Amino acid sequence: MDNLLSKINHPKQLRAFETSQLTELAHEMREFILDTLSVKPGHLGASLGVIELTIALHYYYNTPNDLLIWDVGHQCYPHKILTGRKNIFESLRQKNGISGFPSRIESEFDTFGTGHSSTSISAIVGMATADKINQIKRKHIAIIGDASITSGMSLEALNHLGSTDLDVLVILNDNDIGIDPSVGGLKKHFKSLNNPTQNIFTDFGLNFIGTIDGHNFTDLLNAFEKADTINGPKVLHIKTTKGKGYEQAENDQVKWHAPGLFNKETGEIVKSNPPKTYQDVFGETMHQLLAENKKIVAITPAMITGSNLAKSHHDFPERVFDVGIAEQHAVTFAAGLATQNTIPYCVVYSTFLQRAYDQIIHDVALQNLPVIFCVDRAGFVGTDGATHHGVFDISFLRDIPNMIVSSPRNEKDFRNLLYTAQFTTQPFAIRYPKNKISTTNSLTFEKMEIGKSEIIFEGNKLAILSTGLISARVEEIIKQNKLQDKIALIDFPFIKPLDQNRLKAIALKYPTIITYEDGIKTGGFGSSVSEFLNTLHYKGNITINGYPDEFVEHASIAELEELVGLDDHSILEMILSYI
Ligand SMILES: Cc1ncc(C[n+]2csc(CCOP(=O)(O)OP(=O)(O)O)c2C)c(N)n1
Ligand SMILES: CC(=O)[C@@H](O)[C@H](O)COP(=O)(O)O
Ligand SMILES: [Mg+2]
Repeated sequence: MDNLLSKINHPKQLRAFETSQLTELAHEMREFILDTLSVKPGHLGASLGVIELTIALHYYYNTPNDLLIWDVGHQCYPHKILTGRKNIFESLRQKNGISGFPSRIESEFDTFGTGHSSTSISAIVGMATADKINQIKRKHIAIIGDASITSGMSLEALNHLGSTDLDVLVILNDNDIGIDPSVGGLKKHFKSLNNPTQNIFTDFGLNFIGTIDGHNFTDLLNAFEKADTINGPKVLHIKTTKGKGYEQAENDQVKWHAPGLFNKETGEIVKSNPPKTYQDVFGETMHQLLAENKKIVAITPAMITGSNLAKSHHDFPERVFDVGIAEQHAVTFAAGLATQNTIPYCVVYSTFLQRAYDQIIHDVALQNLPVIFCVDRAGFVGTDGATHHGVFDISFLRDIPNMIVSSPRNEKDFRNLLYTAQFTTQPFAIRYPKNKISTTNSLTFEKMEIGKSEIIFEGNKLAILSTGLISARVEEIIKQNKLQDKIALIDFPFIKPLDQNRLKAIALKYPTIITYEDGIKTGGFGSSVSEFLNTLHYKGNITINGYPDEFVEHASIAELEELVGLDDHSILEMILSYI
């Protein structure tokens, strides 16, 4: 390969190029990303949209001495390619490969790990402040999208930044879309930034440059030069197109945010025939509940498509709200709704719910408000990796007074939990994974008894207690190996309240108890079982199985389960070792 891209293993080689060569380099980069992502799926649209910006940044600034932070980080592929990771780029998001997000352990060019949005401005303000204290002179740049900058954290950071004299450049990469179409009042304001006499950024006390074409090298390099002449913090507003340079991605930006496998030549996304997932059941059931009960509302912080709420949003626009990347607001908004005779279903990925922890405690649980939390992507999510795995929610939710915590093992229970939750008088969390669901073809709804476990098998040697999808898997393993006589399997759709009566009976009967959960095992379901057994002075063996007390990297969900001993084979081996 004798092209421009092949000559770059470090940005200093890029800096030796003529400016006139950058357009050709951008073209090669686009082809390279498309070639790779068509077979190694990842976040395509955002990365295609920042190719010119990334080249211009590394061309103009003296990275890694000058510090760049990519907000969310899903657009960092051109950055990785220019900073020494081109030759391992095809390992993107795979087991033992490079991460899909910036990662401090991966490269000195990745100055700050991201994955969750809207952290970049706070972090760059921190770095610039430290440099001031340490008397280090260099440039500090945060690149943030139009959806991410509207989040509370970004606005808090801009407010702080505006009161400083720090040499920070915030680049607002405005492509007028998040994963789904952008929402909210600022969207309109960003359009009027074209003619900036006074705007939100100058109101914050920041200098403003823009608006410029973020695909035009001359404009970008001139803007960086201009930024250098301005002392103190500044914002540069650039307009870009998500999916730039690949027609299909430009035309359907939602689908091409992260399209999966595709045929680069024809632009066709590879269609598989996937089994029914928890997300399918959630989308259908939520739609049915919204149709049946006019008091029900659904809220998502910027994940309409991912949460499978698009049809509900379309059909019930007055009761399905996309509030933007605003998890904290989503939860307290739901709390407000719950005080006034509506029934809010607050639909948030487990990993992003972490950001709203105080709101769950202070605004919902403390006032015992009946907010229903639909906690999607609970458990390993696979190739997004450590930033996105939903591993903590059992531990952090079951700690909270008044909170019901549930996790369905199959379609019937999932539908019934979603149905039952509308009658709750207290906060009610339903956690479910990014995974196929054990189908039951149940069409009717039945109210579930809160806190009741279900005996699946009544074998006599040992008892397995488990919750969520993993119960269905253990059920299959037991059936396939004809172990029903030896093993008792009890499913706990409710992690809290725990079925204590059942636990008392199990403690009396079984000398060995094993628990399974798809969450971190410290403080989770198994811990809660163990805490209760302790109060009974249980003298038998108890083994808790779940995720280890460490951050787990990216790989497929199946590979990760194997890594932590939760694949079918390891589960079977563990069971057999006890009988
Ligand atoms: C706290 C948090 N909430 C939600 C997400 C999911 N998410 C990832 S990218 C994205 C949209 C980002 O839009 P924008 O900032 O405009 O960047 P673009 O994709 O357009 O480049 C969302 C909602 C996230 N990563 N972090
Ligand atoms: C970058 C980001 O946070 C999202 O794009 C996330 O990767 C979505 O995950 P799903 O693909 O599971 O919806
Ligand atoms: Mg955007």
